[in-house]
Amino acid sequence: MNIPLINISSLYSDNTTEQMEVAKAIDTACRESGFFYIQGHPISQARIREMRALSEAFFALPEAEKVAIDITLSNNHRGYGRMMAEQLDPEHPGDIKETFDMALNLPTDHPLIGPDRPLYGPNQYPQSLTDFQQKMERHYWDMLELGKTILSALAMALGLEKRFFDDKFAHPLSVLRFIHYPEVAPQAGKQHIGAGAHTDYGCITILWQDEIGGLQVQDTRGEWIDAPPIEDSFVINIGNMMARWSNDRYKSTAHRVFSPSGEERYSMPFFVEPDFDTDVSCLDNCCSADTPPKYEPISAGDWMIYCFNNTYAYRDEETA
Ligand SMILES: O=C(O)CCC(=O)C(=O)O
Ligand SMILES: [Fe+2]
Repeated sequence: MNIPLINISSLYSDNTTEQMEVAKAIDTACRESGFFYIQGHPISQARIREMRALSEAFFALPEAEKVAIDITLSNNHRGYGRMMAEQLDPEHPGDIKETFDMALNLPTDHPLIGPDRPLYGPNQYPQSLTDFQQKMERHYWDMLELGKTILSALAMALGLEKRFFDDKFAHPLSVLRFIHYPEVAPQAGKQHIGAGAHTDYGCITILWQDEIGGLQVQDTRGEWIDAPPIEDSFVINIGNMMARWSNDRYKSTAHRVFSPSGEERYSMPFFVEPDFDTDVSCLDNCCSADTPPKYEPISAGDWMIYCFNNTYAYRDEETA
């Protein structure tokens, strides 16, 4: 399986022929492996260095400060996720990683917040890091713009209006996440699973990973293929919502983080997820009488809640 590297700079030009070429390359990658790398994006290396330093500073905080903003204290699934809090692969114990999640920061009295839309609400931020909120939120909006640009290429490839997905991001559920995989001494015969095998839940994921490596993608024969870090690039992959929208034209491919060396590693995914009430049902040009929709319509928010409930013990009513 090939994970292509695609230069997306033409998506920022006015040349529609060149835009279409990029859209076709992305379309092929999404149909074949569901994974590709991008270069030629507008996120600077200086910004990435800044965000990496912020992530390292966050995870280096005293445990007490991190657990003061534990995700289990949030009504809307934001904040610090302790080691083993998430279990992405039900066949394996909890993931050996700690996380920090932030998203659209709505005040508690915002009209969108309520029992029907439990993923909206305020973020939880650490108190002692100067400019943390401002840096996170600036990066959040820049990553969202990048996500919408990639979605515009998918829209073109699917024969939709170029900006088809844009109006689905007025109050996005998109999440910016820091991940820290601590150093783990390799043990003979034991698999060190940083992130268990899973598919992502949203439209697409835009992943920055540091130089250590360990991300693996499952090919159609079930073999695990390395997706090594490539300087100044992001790894993009299709999530479940886009697979549902496209009736599996685009593949939401299983992946995991498996680090044989057990070295410490940092990564930073941005999960591109639309507004809570977005209807995710098969797109007209992805189904026909011969190929009927494979999935029931569902709202983006209900789908996310279903996914989180399956992977976080604190959300699971039976075990909580
Ligand atoms: O850390 C990584 O490289 C991948 C993480 C991942 O797949 C996820 O958070 O969904
Ligand atoms: Fe993932």
